[in-house]
Amino acid sequence: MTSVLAVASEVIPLVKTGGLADVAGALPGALAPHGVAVRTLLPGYPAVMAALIDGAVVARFDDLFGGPARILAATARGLDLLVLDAPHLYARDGGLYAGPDGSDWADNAFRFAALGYAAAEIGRGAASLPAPQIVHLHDWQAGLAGAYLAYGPGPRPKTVATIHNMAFQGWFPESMREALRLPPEAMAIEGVEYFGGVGFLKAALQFADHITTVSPTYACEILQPDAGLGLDGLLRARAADVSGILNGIDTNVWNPEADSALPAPFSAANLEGREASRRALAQSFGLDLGDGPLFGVVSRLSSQKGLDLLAEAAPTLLESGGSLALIGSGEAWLEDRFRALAEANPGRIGAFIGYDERRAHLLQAGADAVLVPSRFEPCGLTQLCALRYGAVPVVARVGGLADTVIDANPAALAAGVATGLQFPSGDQAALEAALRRVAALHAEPETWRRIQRNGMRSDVSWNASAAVYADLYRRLAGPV
Ligand SMILES: Nc1ncnc2c1ncn2[C@@H]1O[C@H](COP(=O)(O)OP(=O)(O)O[C@H]2O[C@H](CO)[C@@H](O)[C@H](O)[C@H]2O)[C@@H](O)[C@H]1O
Repeated sequence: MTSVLAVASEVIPLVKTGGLADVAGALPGALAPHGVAVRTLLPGYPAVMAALIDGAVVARFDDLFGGPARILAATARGLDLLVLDAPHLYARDGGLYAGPDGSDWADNAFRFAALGYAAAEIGRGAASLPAPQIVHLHDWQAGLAGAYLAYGPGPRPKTVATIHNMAFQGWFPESMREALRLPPEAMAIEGVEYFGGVGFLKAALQFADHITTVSPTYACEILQPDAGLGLDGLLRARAADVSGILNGIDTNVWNPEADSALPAPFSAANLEGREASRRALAQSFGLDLGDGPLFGVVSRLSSQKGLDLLAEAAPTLLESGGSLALIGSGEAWLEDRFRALAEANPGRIGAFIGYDERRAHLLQAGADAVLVPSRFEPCGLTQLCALRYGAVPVVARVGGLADTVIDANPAALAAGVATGLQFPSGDQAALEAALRRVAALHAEPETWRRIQRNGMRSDVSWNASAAVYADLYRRLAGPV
């Protein structure tokens, strides 16, 4: 068995704001059959503390950035957890990263430095647990662990850093360096220094033995300034240690043959059952079903996701006979935009502002096509759910979207391998052309069904990628 400590700031089914939680929650189970035992360290937010079944104290800190703390080894919802119980940092109402007013918690640097500090202590064997062979850091929130391991006493486990989204980097002013328990020499280009301050993601990428991101195409994109967002230089220097490993989805949770959120089961071999979901979806969004395609969107509403382009392209969607059901929440101006579109187009556009897991399942099962017009997308999970549920993904050709959907171009159609549609990202005219292509393909039932079936038969599970992570861990851990 290879032993891994995963460090993440959100993990399903306990706490989630986005795709990071899906991945951190699903990977341990997917890795187990590959001989990898994962324990996951996460902050003791109120929702996490409330879910703990048992809890043995494996480490105590008299003062962890402003108050006492302990690490509890526990199980919850089938996960093997290490929970950082630090009430002064986590026991509060509000979001994981922001307070009730929507602005970031003022002490986020300490909240996540503490997570990294605890990870480093466990990593070097200072807790009453066997030290893991590998410490796997997810995103900036875990990043400072790399620095604490590098500057602290040995022994040092091997480390992997995974980038789920380069847009969130965790930057804090240099004046915090000492309070963050980083030595003066850390403020150097080969340390944690980043644009004159302390960079948490920078620290992860600087010190990790290996860097992964969540698709091969995004792994290339982040070597360039547009997607690298300031860290591309470091990544280019470390390019030999950077790889892309695609995310998967939990195919037991996402299984159209046994999903209690759907009115009837269906499969690639029996697509007829899908019609009941299509009708139920239209009904719940107040949409009139015509002959045109029923488009769906399930997304955080942020500029990353390119949904402002979709709002602009709404007239084209409607002119080509389509209708739209959207589930999303996020930036207020985008929420308002889709609310207004729904009000102006009753029966044709419906918007549910918020998030509801069962509703998302019904949308994937009932939509003809699911739109993902992202400006950048490290991997993307919604298009994988769409493939599995026979909703044809219509995606921007970036990051993991480019790696997981086969565009219905003439060559792919002739070879019978198309699974969706792609279009150039960040371009409203290209999105509009894609909407028209969808309408044309949807009008050819046989071609459309072929695309749906191909998608449903593509492997979107964790199987292949879990094997790649397991090989990476074993290579880093070396012979036992
Ligand atoms: N309004 C809402 N509220 C709460 N949840 C919502 C929501 N709308 C959608 N979701 C859910 O959040 C997840 C979204 O995952 P994605 O991978 O598509 O994007 P995200 O940008 O969050 O993740 C980042 O990390 C993941 C994981 O590596 C990468 O796939 C991705 O490209 C990267 O941007 C899905 O489980 C989806 O159902």
